[in-house]
Amino acid sequence: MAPSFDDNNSLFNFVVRDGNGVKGMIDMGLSEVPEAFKQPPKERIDKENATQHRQPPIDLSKLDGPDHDQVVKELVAAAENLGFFQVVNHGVPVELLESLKETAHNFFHLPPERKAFYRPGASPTPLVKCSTSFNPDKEKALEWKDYISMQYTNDAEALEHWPIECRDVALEFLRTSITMVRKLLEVLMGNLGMKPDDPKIDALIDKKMVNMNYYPTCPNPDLTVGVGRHSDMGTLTVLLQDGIGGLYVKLEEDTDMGKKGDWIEIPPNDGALVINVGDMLQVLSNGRYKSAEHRVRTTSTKSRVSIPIFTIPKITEMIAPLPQLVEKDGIAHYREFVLADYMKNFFANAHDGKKSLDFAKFTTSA
Ligand SMILES: O=C(O)CCC(=O)C(=O)O
Ligand SMILES: [Fe+2]
Repeated sequence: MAPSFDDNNSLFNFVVRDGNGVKGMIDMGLSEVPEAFKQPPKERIDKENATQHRQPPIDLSKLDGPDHDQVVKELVAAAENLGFFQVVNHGVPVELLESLKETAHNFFHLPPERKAFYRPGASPTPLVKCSTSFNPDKEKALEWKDYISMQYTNDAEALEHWPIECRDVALEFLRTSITMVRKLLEVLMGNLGMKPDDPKIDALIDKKMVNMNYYPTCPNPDLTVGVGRHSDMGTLTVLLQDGIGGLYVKLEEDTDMGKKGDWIEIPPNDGALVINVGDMLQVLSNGRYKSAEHRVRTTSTKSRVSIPIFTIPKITEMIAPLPQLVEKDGIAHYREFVLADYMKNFFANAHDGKKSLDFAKFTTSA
């Protein structure tokens, strides 16, 4: 029986619990966004007044040539200022990027039962989860997004457990991207005083996850968000976005300096990858590198896909600002914590901008 989309409970069960997702709901025919997806006015995205990020992509091949120092400067400046940048000549084959986007579309066009096979609580493996929105049980308004998340432990387990429909391209994307992430971290951590062969750099990207996000077309894009305001919790994120656009990053707010914290769009750039700093890198760098707040809009005309790779330290790792930075700065801006505790807090709450970082702050006693 078709679910009644007027009844919030049966809608929630159909979309979230039964694993039909937003795509399943749209495929039932829908001319208006259900209440459960309507964002409060302050969370809606003003597309008309958004400006675009004009910085050209950084050419990573130049890291190996005479312009090395200049490229290092650009990477460090991007991580310190916006926390988001784009890269080209990154070592991930451009044809692979095309197959990834196609694979993501194909995956979300599979019959609903195939995706529901991996729904939370039913998936045959803890490595794979296919779901919708970020934290449906905690959100005031659901996000207009379905996704699959594939955790990486090793090649053999990925080959055994990741869905056959997207396993090979996702693994190849991970393999080629990680080489680039390692290089980026050598630059960024090198700037903080770490040696390129320091095993601590590998420990920062011990845990890896490939996601595929699918944002179906939306009858009222002005009322919804694809992803709400958040920062990524890990070290660095590599993001492949398609040509649709709609990824917005918040400029840092500084009321003393008269900076308003406007949102700018990261424009799609053929062949480029988007890189962003996560919460862990902000903590380790004692606040030098910025884990930027970002969000995604929906559109009424075309569905959008994006494919992020999240890199995260080992979950047993103690995370704290690097001692040499604390000494230099005369203050630690964050406390020490175990990553597993940070993650638990991050995934237990709805997206709420950079609130996740409060977990790492010292609590001030009255
Ligand atoms: O779809 C995008 O462009 C960004 C997605 C995102 O921010 C995330 O998955 O954390
Ligand atoms: Fe994100």
